[in-house]
Amino acid sequence: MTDLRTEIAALVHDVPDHPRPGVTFKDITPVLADAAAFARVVDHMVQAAPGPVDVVVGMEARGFILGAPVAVALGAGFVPVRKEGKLPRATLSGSYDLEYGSAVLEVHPDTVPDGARVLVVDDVLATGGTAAATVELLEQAGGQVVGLSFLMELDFLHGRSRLEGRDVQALLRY
Ligand SMILES: O=P(O)(O)OC[C@H]1O[C@H](OP(=O)(O)OP(=O)(O)O)[C@H](O)[C@@H]1O
Ligand SMILES: Nc1ncnc2[nH]cnc12
Repeated sequence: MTDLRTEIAALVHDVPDHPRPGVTFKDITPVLADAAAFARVVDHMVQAAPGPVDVVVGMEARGFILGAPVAVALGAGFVPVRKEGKLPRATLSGSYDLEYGSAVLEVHPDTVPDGARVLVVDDVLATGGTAAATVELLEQAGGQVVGLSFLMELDFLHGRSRLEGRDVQALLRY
């Protein structure tokens, strides 16, 4: 595990003042571009899953990249939570704030079976705005959120405090 953390952390690039002055952006594209590193991150999330999972939810856009392979490996379905206006049929929607802005997230509620055990997957837990809004949407849609799994957590933004009582896992913490 320590080896995995060291290997992945070495591939995450810090980009100062992106997308706004004062924000240090954690760029995961070098992790994704490295076949072995990408596979190990997905495998780690699969191994860390909290029991059986019916549906993996990923948030647009980076949550799709990690969530879809985790879903396939777990034998679960994949449900995209998308930014406003992208989903073509009836949606549930919720607005939220994040480290560098605010936005609206949407889901097709009929893609979440009643009582489904849902694992939420994303690359970064920062302020927790995206994750908290996603949990709310999924529960409104009838799902049971059994855990949230992130590639990294930015501790200084206290996102975990917005997910009190949840099973929250992060491979890397800053
Ligand atoms: O904890 P928070 O403060 O909500 O921030 C975390 C979110 O921010 C990023 O997404 P972003 O909205 O930048 O979208 P992207 O994946 O399309 O780049 C990241 O992928 C998380 O979803
Ligand atoms: N600092 C950051 N780097 C990458 N993704 C983010 N999402 C929210 N804050 C972020």
